[in-house]
Amino acid sequence: MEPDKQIANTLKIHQHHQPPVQVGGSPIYKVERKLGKGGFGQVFVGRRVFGGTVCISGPGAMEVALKFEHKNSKGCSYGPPYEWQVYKYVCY
Ligand SMILES: Nc1ncnc2c1ncn2[C@@H]1O[C@H](COP(=O)(O)OP(=O)(O)OP(=O)(O)O)[C@@H](O)[C@H]1O
Repeated sequence: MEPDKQIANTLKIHQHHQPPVQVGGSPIYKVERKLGKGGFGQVFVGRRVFGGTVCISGPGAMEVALKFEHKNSKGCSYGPPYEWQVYKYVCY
């Protein structure tokens, strides 16, 4: 099965049991509705479980876009993506 389909199926099956996600020291996010699909993976709304500020963009945002990439995707050739750390520095 294509990695994208695997991710979509896994998330559908576990829609109500999807554990919160956290990447590389990021805040913890609950996975909500699907926003779209890109070259590397699928994008979902992520809502902060703790803290965050309404109407703020960047690391303090309550709502973010979460991109799920399959571990075998091109973007993961050198280990897990570290976009969170990149955005964290770019946004300050
Ligand atoms: N912040 C966001 N808000 C709303 N929708 C988003 C957001 N980020 C992504 N999306 C949706 O998810 C889709 C895929 O986004 P993504 O960034 O993966 O696209 P991409 O340019 O193909 O990137 P890549 O090739 O790096 O995977 C977008 O076309 C859009 O519909």
